[in-house]
This record gives sequence, C-alpha cells and structure tokens, in this order.
Amino acid sequence: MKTGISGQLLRRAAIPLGRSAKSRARPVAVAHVHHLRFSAAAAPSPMLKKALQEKAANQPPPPKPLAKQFFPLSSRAPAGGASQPKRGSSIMDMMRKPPAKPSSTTTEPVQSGSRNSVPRPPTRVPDGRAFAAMYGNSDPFKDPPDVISYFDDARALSNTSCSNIVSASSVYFAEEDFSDDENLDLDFQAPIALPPLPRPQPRPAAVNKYDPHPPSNTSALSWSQSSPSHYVPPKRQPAPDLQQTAKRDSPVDAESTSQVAKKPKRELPKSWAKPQREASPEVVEVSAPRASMSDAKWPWNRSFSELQAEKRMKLKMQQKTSTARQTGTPAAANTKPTTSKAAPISLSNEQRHVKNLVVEKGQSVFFTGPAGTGKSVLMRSIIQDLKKKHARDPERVAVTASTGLAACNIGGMTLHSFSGIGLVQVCV
Ligand SMILES: Nc1ncnc2c1ncn2[C@@H]1O[C@H](COP(=O)(O)OP(=O)(O)OP(=O)(O)O)[C@@H](O)[C@H]1O
Repeated sequence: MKTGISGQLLRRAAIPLGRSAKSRARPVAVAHVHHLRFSAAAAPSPMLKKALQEKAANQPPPPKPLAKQFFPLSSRAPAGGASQPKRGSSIMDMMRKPPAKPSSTTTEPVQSGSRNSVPRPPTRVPDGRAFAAMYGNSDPFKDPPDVISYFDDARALSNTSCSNIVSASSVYFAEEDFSDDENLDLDFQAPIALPPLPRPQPRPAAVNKYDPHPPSNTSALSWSQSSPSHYVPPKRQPAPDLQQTAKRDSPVDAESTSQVAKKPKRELPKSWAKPQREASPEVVEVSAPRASMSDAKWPWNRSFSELQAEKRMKLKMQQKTSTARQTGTPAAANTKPTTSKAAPISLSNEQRHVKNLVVEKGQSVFFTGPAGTGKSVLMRSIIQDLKKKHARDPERVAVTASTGLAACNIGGMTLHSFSGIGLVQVCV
C-alpha cells in the first residue's frame, strides 16, 4: 500500500549563458515544481505531513515577485480564487478541499508573462474526484484526464512518466525569465525617453546695407511687397573713361593703385649709367636701307636697263680684247676672256634640226621632252647662235622664262622683269 508521496523537486537554475559575472553572482530564484504521485486510497503518513508543515513554516517569505513590480497589470488573479491555491497551504489541504466549482469548470491558465503575451486556450482543472478516478479503481480503458502543464519541463515529465500527473503548489519566477520581455508593448511610459528638442530660435532679419529705409521690426512685409529702395531713382554715375579698363574699381584695387602711385620710380644705379655721347654736328648717322650684294647680283633684282648697260660694258670689253689680240698687244694677250667656254657638246640630229629651224629659218618652235633629254642644252646652243647672229644689236635677243629658277638655268630673266612690271609692291 502506497502511503507516501513520491515527489520530485525540480530545480531549474536560472543562470542563462552569456551573462556577466555580476549577474551570475546574484542569488537565483528557483522554481519549485512538486511532482506528486499518489493513489486515491492512500493517506499521507504523519511523518510526511509533519515534514511538509515544517518545510512550509521554515520557508522564507518569498521575495516580491518581479512580475508584480514590472507588470502590475499582468498579475495573477487575486489569492483565494478558485483556481489559485493559497500560499503556505499544504498540498494535502489543497487536495482535500476541492474547489467549489465542479471539475468541469474552466479557468484561465496561469500566465507567467505579461498580458500582452498570446493567450492560451482555457484548460480544465481536475478536482479531487477526478484524481480519485485517475489513481483509484479507475478503468484503464477510459480516456485519460486532462493534464495541466505550466512549463515545458513538466510537460516533458508528463510525457515520460505516463499520464500520472500533476499539480502546482507554488511557482516562483526567476528574474531572468523576463529578459525576453524587453521589446513588449507596455502600457506605462518607459522611464527612458528622448530629451525634448530645443525650440528653433527665430532668425534675425537680414540687414540690407543698400536699403536706405530698412523695415522696422513691427512692420510686417509680405513677400510680394517690394523694398522701398526700389522706388528710389538710381544715382547717375559719371561716365567711365573709355581709355581705362572696363573693370569696376573695387576697394582693394583703389588701395593698390594709390600704393602704386606713391611708389617712387625705379631707376638704375649710377654706376650702371652709360657715358652719354656728346652730340657732334658733323657726324650724322643716316640709316638708309641698303640692299645686300647677294640680293643685288641676281638678275631678277635688277631692272632691264641695268642689265642692258651691263651687257654693253661686256661687249665693249670683248671688242677691246679682240682688237688687242689682233694688234698683238701683250697686255691684251694676257687678259683672260670674261666668258668661259662651255664643254664641247655635239648636238644630236634632232637637236640640230630644231636649232636650224630657230636660228636659220627664224621659226617659232615648241620643243619638249622627258627630263634629261637635252632641252636645256639645246636652248643654250640656240641662244648662243642667236647672240652671235645679232651681235651688232644684242637687244634683239631676249632670254626670258616664266620663273626665276628656269631663267637662271638658261641665263635669262623672268617675263615680269623683261616687261618692266617688276614685283608688285603697290596695291592695284
Ligand atoms: N647632245 C648632248 N651631248 C652630250 N650630253 C648631252 C647632250 N644633251 C644633253 N646632254 C646632257 O644631258 C644632261 C641633261 O641635259 P638637260 O639638262 O639639257 O636635260 P633637260 O631636258 O633640260 O632636263 P630637264 O627637263 O630636267 O631640265 C646634261 O648633263 C647634259 O650635259
């Protein structure tokens, strides 16, 4: 016959992992869950009853529950309710004094959290008769009674130790059990609040130094109202000097110009001064443009009359030398001819034919050919024969070319120079 109460005292040390050493050193509230197992016919022994009473008497007064402190609105139902056992009463007394309501009454489940937590569906609380039916001569084929489990641990125990269960005598809440309720939507105002924002200071009105009539503080101007300075006609400023720069004078520029004006004129030291020449009336430097000899020797830089005079002089010199050779004068014999003899060139048949047409027959001939075929050689031979033919009147032979380079090649002159047009220096 089982007379005792086989109970288990489950202690759950509420020391969460990851906490600081300070929090670990604090006294830990312990949740006591008495797991009772008895039979309906068994009666508690006097020793066990006495031990339970002593334990209840020696038990220190429970601290003020933190749930009551932080969640006053989510406290349990007042003591003495039908579903809430009185603190300090023994388990046996609770079992002997079933609640007034029948066993089928439904009560609100004990909620360890705040009222904001998700409500659980109501459960049935078995009374003494239900327990008697459970543990007495109960029919094993009947449906097992409902089971109350306040915690997951108890639920696990109920699963492991069949369906023989359960009652809660006293439930204490650990402080750390409410660590997850920090983000709950609370009804009371949070103690920590943001400081109030400072009031925006009114901005001082912008002072317009160009405004002769600044508005007073009392006069209110609308945004569409124009400034009184706009009604004043603008002052006429003196016309700026066109010779000066168009840049407006700034205060900085005015100061800089005054400083520049005050600076003395820079002068070279006296030791660097060059001895001044005494102006002599006899010496007068005339800077006349002189043509360089290199430029004057070219035929295109000389006029036609100059070239003709030069040719006459050459002819006179040739005549003198020839007469001296004929007379046998030694002085004349020593003189070298001014013109150098060209290398002996035998013209080809074609070249000779062209030469006869020009010199003998006096025809106008156009001859051409590829480069290096002897055109220039033929031209010089023709000019030489013509000059010999018209030796008495050399002006009848004029050697001209369209360009200066071509004229130099044949010892002639440009058409511009021959015709007296010259270089264009005056606008037409
Ligand atoms: N009949 C010739 N006998 C000997 N050498 C000649 C003869 N004809 C031309 N040459 C030579 O051929 C070369 C070219 O002659 P030349 O300068 O007269 O040719 P070109 O037709 O005038 O050339 P380009 O058209 O380039 O002026 C010269 O060196 C010249 O001495």
